[in-house]
Amino acid sequence: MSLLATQDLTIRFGGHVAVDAVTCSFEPGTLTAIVGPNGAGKTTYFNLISGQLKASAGRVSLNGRDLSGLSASQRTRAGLGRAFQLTNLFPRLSVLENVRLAVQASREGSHRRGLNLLSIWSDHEALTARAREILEQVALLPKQDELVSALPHGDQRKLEVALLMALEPQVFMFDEPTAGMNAAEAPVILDLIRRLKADKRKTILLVEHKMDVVRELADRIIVLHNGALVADGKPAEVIALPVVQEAYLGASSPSAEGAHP
Ligand SMILES: Nc1ncnc2c1ncn2[C@@H]1O[C@H](COP(=O)(O)OP(=O)(O)OP(=O)(O)O)[C@@H](O)[C@H]1O
Repeated sequence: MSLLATQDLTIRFGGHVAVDAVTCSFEPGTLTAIVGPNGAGKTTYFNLISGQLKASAGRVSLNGRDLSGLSASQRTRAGLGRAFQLTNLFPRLSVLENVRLAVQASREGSHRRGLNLLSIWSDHEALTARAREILEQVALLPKQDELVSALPHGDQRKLEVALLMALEPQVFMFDEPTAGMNAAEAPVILDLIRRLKADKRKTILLVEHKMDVVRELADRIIVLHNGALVADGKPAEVIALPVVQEAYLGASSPSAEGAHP
């Protein structure tokens, strides 16, 4: 049984079918890159999986459980990890405090041992230690005391990834994780994704426009085109397809022919 699967997943906006009956499954220990031209439906597919959008038809399942009726936060609790929108954060709290809250949320229950001051303090220490560990991995430890609202864009993106790590999901969903980052910042996030990949229990989905990143990180690539899944396979085979060449490398013959769903 696949960890995560979509079955005929579809969404229509008025007459426009943005995601068109996509059936696909994702296995643990695999990083799948989702590629396709602008407007192909990649982000919308992510939004349908994570519950930010409600499907017009089809279903999403995790460990065989149908998630269709669940909200985005219920899906997060079920194990689907999507980077937080920074608007969900507490801008007037520090970077460390935000990550600590996310660690605490993911360990809900274990820190509530009644009003025993000693256990409250030791839990607080453990949560802080874990939050610092995560911040170190995303190279944000030097900024742990800064207010989230004061962070530059690249650091905000790193913080999104830190919060995702804090939740310890089964499925990590990254939507252009290095977009807007400068040349010094992007490798930090890519290194982190490489390390996550080494954990064979994790399933990673990555929407990424940079083909060199996709080529290096992906075990498998799926291609969306006009909302439909038009190719699925090993990176070298999929990258050679005309639809991918056209979208990313500006080849002259736009065609999905020869692709194999
Ligand atoms: N809320 C919405 N209402 C109406 N149309 C939408 C909505 N969200 C997405 N769309 C449309 O659905 C299509 C797919 O958009 P989506 O953002 O998923 O594409 P994408 O592959 O992620 O593109 P990009 O690579 O440019 O980020 C587009 O035509 C877009 O305009």
